[in-house]
Amino acid sequence: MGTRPMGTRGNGSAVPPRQRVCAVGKGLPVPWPRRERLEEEQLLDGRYQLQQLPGGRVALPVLEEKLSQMWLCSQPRVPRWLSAPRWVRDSRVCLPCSHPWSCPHFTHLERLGKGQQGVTALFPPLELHISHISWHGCLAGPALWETVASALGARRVARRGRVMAGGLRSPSVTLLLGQDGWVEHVDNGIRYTFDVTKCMFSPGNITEKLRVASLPCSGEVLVDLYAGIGYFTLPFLVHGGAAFVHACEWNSHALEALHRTLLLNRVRDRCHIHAGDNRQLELRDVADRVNLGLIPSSEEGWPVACRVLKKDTGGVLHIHHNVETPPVRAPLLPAEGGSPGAAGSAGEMQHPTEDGGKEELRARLRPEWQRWAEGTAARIQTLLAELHGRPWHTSILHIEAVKSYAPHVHHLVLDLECRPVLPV
Ligand SMILES: C[S@@+](CC[C@H](N)C(=O)[O-])C[C@H]1O[C@@H](n2cnc3c(N)ncnc32)[C@H](O)[C@@H]1O
Repeated sequence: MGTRPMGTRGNGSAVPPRQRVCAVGKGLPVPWPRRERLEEEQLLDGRYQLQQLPGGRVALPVLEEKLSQMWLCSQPRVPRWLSAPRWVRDSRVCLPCSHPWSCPHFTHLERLGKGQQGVTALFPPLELHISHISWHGCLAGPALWETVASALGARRVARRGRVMAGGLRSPSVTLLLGQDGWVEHVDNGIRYTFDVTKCMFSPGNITEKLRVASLPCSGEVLVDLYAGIGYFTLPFLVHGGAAFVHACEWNSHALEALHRTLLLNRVRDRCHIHAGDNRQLELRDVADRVNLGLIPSSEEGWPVACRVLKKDTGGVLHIHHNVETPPVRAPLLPAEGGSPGAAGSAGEMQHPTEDGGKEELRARLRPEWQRWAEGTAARIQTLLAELHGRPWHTSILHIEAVKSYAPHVHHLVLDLECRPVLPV
């Protein structure tokens, strides 16, 4: 092979259009499937020659009738980069992009955790391409996923879609190999268990989970209005030392995961799960702290949060919200203290400590965030005053930037202290 002019058969005639191109890779020798292996197993179609393709790639012709044998890929035939993944931070794997077989569609996959069936590999939403092999559909099926799983040391394989729009925040994950999607994920010493095909997990919220875990809520009663699988309920109970949490959730799959996660971490006895729409919650006058972890907005939960706060002493609300922030053109506010006057009547701004780079700090001081926080503080103050028929005071304790979404949308958390104004 390789000596005849490109695009011709051995007898010099043109390559027929139905030629099966089996393996395509950059440069020679082709690492996978190895040309020698294809020859050894007589899979190559000797009537055609190897072809150079645009981008320095090479195509190997295989016999159409032998294509099904490609199902039998055993470990040695799996590309080297696939069998030796490099796990990097946040339990994500980055396959070496410089490798000739790297594929932009297959640069990241998640190792989600161990379930009863071992490690689960979760692929990104994009279609999986292995080394640009042109499969013609012949490899799609259990054999492919078994090969991928064995190369990655996983027992199950799933493909992740986008979180579906709607209040349930359902993921669209398809299990490609394995019996069920239940996994266990350990994060900051907390064991979360959930079904990846039914519940979403937000690794992007890790900074907020860590912050919540360090909040001084020892002995407090908390209400988590959007508990999900317990992303915040668990840190409050396990690390924050909360005395009791009322966790609200309406998604039956998340409820099951939350129940199991509480049991796993031995804190089930300190949590009451309220199944259903939190806007119908009967609970009143119990909370020292309320978590409103819903984006893009938790505004529908504000009246509920006001009702559950202790009416005589008040407490703190953690209000999540996505705020649109135009791109920064010029330096905005001084790094220290921001604009003290901007806090307004609803409360005083206390800027977060600098734990990121300069860029991040600048981003943390956006006036739009301050305006949103002030508007929210004023609104909650009014809601509380109307509810209890007497004045309340709200003050902005902190604004946390959790993460940003392109273009220019930031997920913020406002820590808002709410206290009844005591008669003098
Ligand atoms: C974004 S998830 C929460 C996840 C977690 N707080 C976080 O930020 O990682 C929001 C959860 O709130 C639940 N939810 C939304 N609206 C609700 C409502 N009105 N009553 C009860 N649960 C609700 C959804 O089912 C979902 O599990």
